[in-house]
Amino acid sequence: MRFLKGHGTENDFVILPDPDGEIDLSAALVAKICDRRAGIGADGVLRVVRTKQCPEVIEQAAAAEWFMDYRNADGSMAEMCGNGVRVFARHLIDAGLADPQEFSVATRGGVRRVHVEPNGDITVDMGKPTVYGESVASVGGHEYRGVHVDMGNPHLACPIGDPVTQLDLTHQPGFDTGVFPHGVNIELFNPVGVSRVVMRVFERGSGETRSCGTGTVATAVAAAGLSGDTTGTWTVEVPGGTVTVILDEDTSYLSGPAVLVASGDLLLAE
Ligand SMILES: N[C@@H](CCC[C@H](N)C(=O)O)C(=O)O
Repeated sequence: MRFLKGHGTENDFVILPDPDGEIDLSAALVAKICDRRAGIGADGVLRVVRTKQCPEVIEQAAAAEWFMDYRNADGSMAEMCGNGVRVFARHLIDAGLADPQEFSVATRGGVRRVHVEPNGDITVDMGKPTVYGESVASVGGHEYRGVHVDMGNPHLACPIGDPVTQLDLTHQPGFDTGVFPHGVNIELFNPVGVSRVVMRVFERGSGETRSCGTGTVATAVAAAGLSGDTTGTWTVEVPGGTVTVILDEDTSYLSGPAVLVASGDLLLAE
């Protein structure tokens, strides 16, 4: 099986080209691929399949030729992956499978429009975030109140007084399973200036990652909300780099680098 490896601000993915939908991608195989010692190592897998080959998203086929079948490192499926869409787009462009400037990608969370910036960064229209109420995450014996934001996938974005750099995110933070019955991605952030935050994330199904695109948008929404805003341009610093989030009245955009670093043949089997 052919694979590529890429990342967006060090949120890293193994890409599996599967245009005709022939790969039976089990959770066990995904977990093996993502294993950082016994596999290739990644935060997730992006299977690249023609939308018309996928019954679960076939209604998006007229709008988007390619479906991003995203899986977390533990093999679970997720609705959306903001950095994943950007890396997926980079692969399609480099492989000559999509317009080099602008096109749409099908995801379980709906169609996402991508375009390439003059400096090569890739921007995704992430859709309008849905903001629910507040909830609480617990990390290292501390409780942090945050905002429940749906980006197609669930997030709890928490502003905290302690420096995020000092948090121990080696274990699953606590959260309210009544509010998040299917799990949640938990962002912890420090506002550090005008429209700028430093963020860390513990992702559902992958653990702490060095960036999370949907999480950076959820964080921008929560940070904007602290001053009563719903729009604006935010710089989000994550351990793997920096991305830009734009919130406007109707939608949100995520922009940043997306690079491919390797390709080869996968010898692993289930
Ligand atoms: N890293 C991603 C989000 C991946 C999915 C997430 N772990 C979930 O289960 O919802 C991003 O860049 O958005």
